[in-house]
Amino acid sequence: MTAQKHPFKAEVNKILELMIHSLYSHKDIFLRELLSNASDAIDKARYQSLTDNSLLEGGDDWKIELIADKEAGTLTVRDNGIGMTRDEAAEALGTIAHSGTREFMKMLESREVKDNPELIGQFGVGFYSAFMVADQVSVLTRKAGAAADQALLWQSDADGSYSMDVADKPARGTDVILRLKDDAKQYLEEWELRKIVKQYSDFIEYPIVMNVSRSKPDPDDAEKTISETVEETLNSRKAIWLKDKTEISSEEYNEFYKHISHDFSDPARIIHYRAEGTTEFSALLYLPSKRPYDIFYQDYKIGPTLYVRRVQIMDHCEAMLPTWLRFVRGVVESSDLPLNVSREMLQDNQVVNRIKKSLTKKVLDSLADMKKDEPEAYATFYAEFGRILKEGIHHDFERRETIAELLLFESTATEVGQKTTLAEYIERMQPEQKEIYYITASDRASAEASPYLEVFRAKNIEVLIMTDDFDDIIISGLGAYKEKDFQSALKGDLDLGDGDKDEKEEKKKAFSDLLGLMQDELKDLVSEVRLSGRLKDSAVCLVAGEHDLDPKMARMFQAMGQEVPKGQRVLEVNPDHELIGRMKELFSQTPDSPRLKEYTGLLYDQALLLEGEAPRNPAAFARSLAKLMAEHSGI
Ligand SMILES: Nc1ncnc2c1ncn2[C@@H]1O[C@H](COP(=O)(O)OP(=O)(O)OP(=O)(O)O)[C@@H](O)[C@H]1O
Repeated sequence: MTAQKHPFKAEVNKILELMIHSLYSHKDIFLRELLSNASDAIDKARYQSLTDNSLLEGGDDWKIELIADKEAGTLTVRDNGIGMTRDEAAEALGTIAHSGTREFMKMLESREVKDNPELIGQFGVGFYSAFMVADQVSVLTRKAGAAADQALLWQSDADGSYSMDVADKPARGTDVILRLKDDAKQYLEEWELRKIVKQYSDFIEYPIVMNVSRSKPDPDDAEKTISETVEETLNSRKAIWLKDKTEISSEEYNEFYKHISHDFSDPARIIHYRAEGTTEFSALLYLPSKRPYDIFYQDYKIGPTLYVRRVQIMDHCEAMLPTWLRFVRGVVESSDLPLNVSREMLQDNQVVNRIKKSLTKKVLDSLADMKKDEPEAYATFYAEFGRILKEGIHHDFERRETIAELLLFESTATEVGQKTTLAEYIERMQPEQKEIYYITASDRASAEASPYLEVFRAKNIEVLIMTDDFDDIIISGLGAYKEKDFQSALKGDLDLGDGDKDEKEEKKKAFSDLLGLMQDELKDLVSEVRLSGRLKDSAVCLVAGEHDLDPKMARMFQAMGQEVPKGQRVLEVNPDHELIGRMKELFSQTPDSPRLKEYTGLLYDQALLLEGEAPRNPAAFARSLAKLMAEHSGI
């Protein structure tokens, strides 16, 4: 049978091009990627052979071989792992195996990637990095359990296509054969390979071996030496998470992080500990410094890699971390779990629950330390992951106070871009202030321009500015912090605990008839028209009921096509505004003046505008406004 040609998917061609041209200065990483794939393949074979011994075909001498053939100019990375079937190879080596392909393509076009090509690392493009150093890549692979003449030869010259053909391969596993480019011949040298393995792949669990020539004294002639070829293991193979902290340099920690996360940046924080007692395990966790592009995707993989007695059981054990800590990467090794543990078994497992509890606590402690000791680094971390961490308040009732301690917000008292904690806010509260005030908005500028903040500004009361889409749900769920209730500046009847009660009552009486008329006019649109305690410069605003959906959330649900109950809001009227005063006067002289109704409608539309919504009928609104302007222009 002749080899069949297949075109690469468009995104593969793009990535190849980018790889070859922009990641050039990082080309050593090709070896790390191939060794990491080889190690993953052995992990899989080893794990599957626990339940199906026949896969071993009599051999469990797990190893990865580097074969440098100077004459042929090729470097081969050989593993005796799980291998690939034809379909698997076509899928794995012909596409970008990622659900976020569209996102990925967008990112490829973006400036950020052009300036930082390392970013493409997080898309799992590992294998294609081989083309940085090779003008032809061949993959000879046989799936564990398949017959020796049912192997597959996959081959590509990076010319937009690859070929596949049936081949023979005596042993299970995969050979990745690189025909090195002229400027990559250094990868045939023992010292170069040794150096890269040491730097990037030292902790790989399986021996990475290479044949090296060594000279030794000639037994027949003491004056002479003879050369012999010996197989040497290049990596120390020590599982870094099992080592003592004092034996690990920060470079080693960081390299290992990059190995498991495919992130090119150093982590923001490292958590490494061994738990002893009822449940024994070792954990090495990392808090990344940059948010992966796909962290908000449904299929984002959560949880540390799980090892049981040095065998990798699964690369993401989601039962070990809550979803709101899904940014945490790392490894957990336990000897209290059985080797044949399945995902289902992990769901309600006591040992797993104890580990999860411990990991969660450690991460929260570490974040608290970071916030205290390195506030700037914490703020940077928070900008990337705060939104995710905050979900914990909603999901974890027990820990919500602890998580609340970690929240950061901008406020009307902070400089633009600077954030404050809830504890700091409380310290700055006015002596008579009882509640923590907050406003939700799409960004700080629109929060600051909001009429809802007028009275707070006038009274010098600080308001937290919340700009994440679900902040109102989170804060309503939290309810209070250090016994201080949260109060939205946008909702409910605001009582800032000041003003003369009698004076308020009097005003209420004085305006009650006008309010009655307005209420009548707007009866299908609002639940009430009342005097406002929050306005200073604006005439009116709309306010949600204490328990109603916050307007920002309501808009979000509407945008998602969901029904949002209407007519629940209250129109608040500023009795000190000149226009409202005039309307009151007009009412006392001509209570049935059509102007009053017309103005009420216009005021309602204005209130919608202030909230960021369109007036009910923009054309009619513009016409009325123009008419009024003409009447009062005095020209
Ligand atoms: N030596 C190998 N043995 C068996 N399968 C392999 C081997 N090398 C690659 N593969 C298959 O090819 C796929 C693609 O590999 P690639 O390095 O491009 O990405 P990945 O390893 O899936 O992602 P990441 O690099 O993010 O871990 C792998 O998921 C695996 O299924």
